[in-house]
Amino acid sequence: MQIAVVGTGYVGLVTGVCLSDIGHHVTCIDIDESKVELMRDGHAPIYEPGLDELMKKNIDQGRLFFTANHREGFSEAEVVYIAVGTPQTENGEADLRFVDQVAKDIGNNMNRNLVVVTKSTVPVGTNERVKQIISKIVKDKYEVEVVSNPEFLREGTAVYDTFHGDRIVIGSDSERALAILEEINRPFGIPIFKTDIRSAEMIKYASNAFLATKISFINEIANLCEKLSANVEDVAMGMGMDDRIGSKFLKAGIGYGGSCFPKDTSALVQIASFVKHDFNLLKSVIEVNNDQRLLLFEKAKERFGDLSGKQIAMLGLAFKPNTDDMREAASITLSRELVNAGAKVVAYDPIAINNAKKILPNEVEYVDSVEEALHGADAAFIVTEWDEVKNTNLDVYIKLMKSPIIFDGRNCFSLDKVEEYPVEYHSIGRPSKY
Ligand SMILES: NC(=O)c1ccc[n+]([C@@H]2O[C@H](COP(=O)([O-])OP(=O)(O)OC[C@H]3O[C@@H](n4cnc5c(N)ncnc54)[C@H](O)[C@@H]3O)[C@@H](O)[C@H]2O)c1
Ligand SMILES: O=c1ccn([C@@H]2O[C@H](COP(=O)(O)OP(=O)(O)O[C@H]3O[C@H](CO)[C@@H](O)[C@H](O)[C@H]3O)[C@@H](O)[C@H]2O)c(=O)[nH]1
Repeated sequence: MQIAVVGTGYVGLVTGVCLSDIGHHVTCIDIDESKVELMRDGHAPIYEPGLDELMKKNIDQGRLFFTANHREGFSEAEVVYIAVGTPQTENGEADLRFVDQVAKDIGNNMNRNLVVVTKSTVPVGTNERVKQIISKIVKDKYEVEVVSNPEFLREGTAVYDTFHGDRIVIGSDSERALAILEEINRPFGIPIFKTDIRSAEMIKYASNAFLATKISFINEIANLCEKLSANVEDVAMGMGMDDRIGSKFLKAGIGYGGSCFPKDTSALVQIASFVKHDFNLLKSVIEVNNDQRLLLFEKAKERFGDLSGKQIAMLGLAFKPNTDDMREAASITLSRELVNAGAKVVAYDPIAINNAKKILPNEVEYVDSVEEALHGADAAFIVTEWDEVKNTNLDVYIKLMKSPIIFDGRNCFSLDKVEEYPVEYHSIGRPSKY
């Protein structure tokens, strides 16, 4: 199949590369010419394990192309995927300006009948809006069929997830378009769930909102565990053994971040409000998460009283390991609070420092290793559970820090291990050790 993918971020690029890998002829289009240049040379502009190798392979085999020119990108396409961003507006809605622009780009540059597939996460009704925008431009000249095909990949495992997803959701009112999408995706060997457009659009928001709810729920349980001297890890384990609950997404921590859960939960609250539905449950999920992100700071403030002049080692900056994505990372809130309180933040992340520099306060100092960050620190904040953070022995903290006081936002160390070392250790939902 001849496919064009518009937008080459985490979703568009991974989708385009993987579709080419299963044999399709794919042209990826992005308005950012510097990204297009990089990609033509076989380099992904984002960090995503396994992506560069797969890109090079499919470029070399003549199935994968890149352009900044929509007309050129659509010239052979039978199917066009929309994979541009849908960020959050000031009032929490999904900002559809990039999707609208792509619909116009399609209408103005298409040269045949098209199936248009929306991969971007969009509010219910958006696929219909995309069809209207395109049809208004092309009138009766070409036929456009739309399919909602929400994406469920996770950053850091995006390539793996594309080949091993639990399901592929496709929603359309056109049987023909659904059959084409089934045909395109068959080589992935993943179960395909077909539904109507609006339900497909809702499945994406409902899935993210449910996962976010699981996280906020376990974080509330963790906060209770601390007050009641229970251990949230054992609680989550015991809960998760019930198949109806499931063990996944019950890891207590410093809240969910990233480019999706925060914006999609907030967008769903707005979507509900437009039909006069007060989504109280989800509002609480968001509120719990906002508080949770501050937890390490609150714990440190309680421990030290005054944080002014304290040197804090911040270990990990990305919103989760194996990504360079800083969108809605807990490190943003934490470093702002620490800097405002007069603390000195010395930060380390294996991949995300370049992106972090654009977002974190100017006062934050960046170093090249866990060890350098720990050197002379009054306390360490474990913010992202990178392997190299988890694998740094507690001896190293004792040797390098001014005082080995650890605030672990990701429960990287077992309490048994911590008992073996003369460190002060505060984690999430587990008893502190002094
Ligand atoms: N990031 C994820 O893990 C993830 C997972 C599932 C779904 N989603 C959803 O997928 C969508 C894309 O997310 P992302 O993180 O990949 O976005 P992103 O911001 O990383 O990338 C978007 C890309 O689109 C390009 N672009 C914008 N307007 C364009 C236009 N008119 N023509 C061509 N290119 C254009 C931008 O230059 C950018 O490279 C969002 O709706 C998001 O909610 C994201
Ligand atoms: O038990 C858990 C699981 C996750 N998190 C946090 O939740 C956030 C999101 O993690 P994850 O879901 O692994 O990453 P994303 O790449 O944001 O992926 C989510 O968001 C994507 C965009 O919509 C969806 O496609 C994916 O299915 C969905 O998992 C991160 O801050 C994690 O630290 C926890 O705190 N506890």
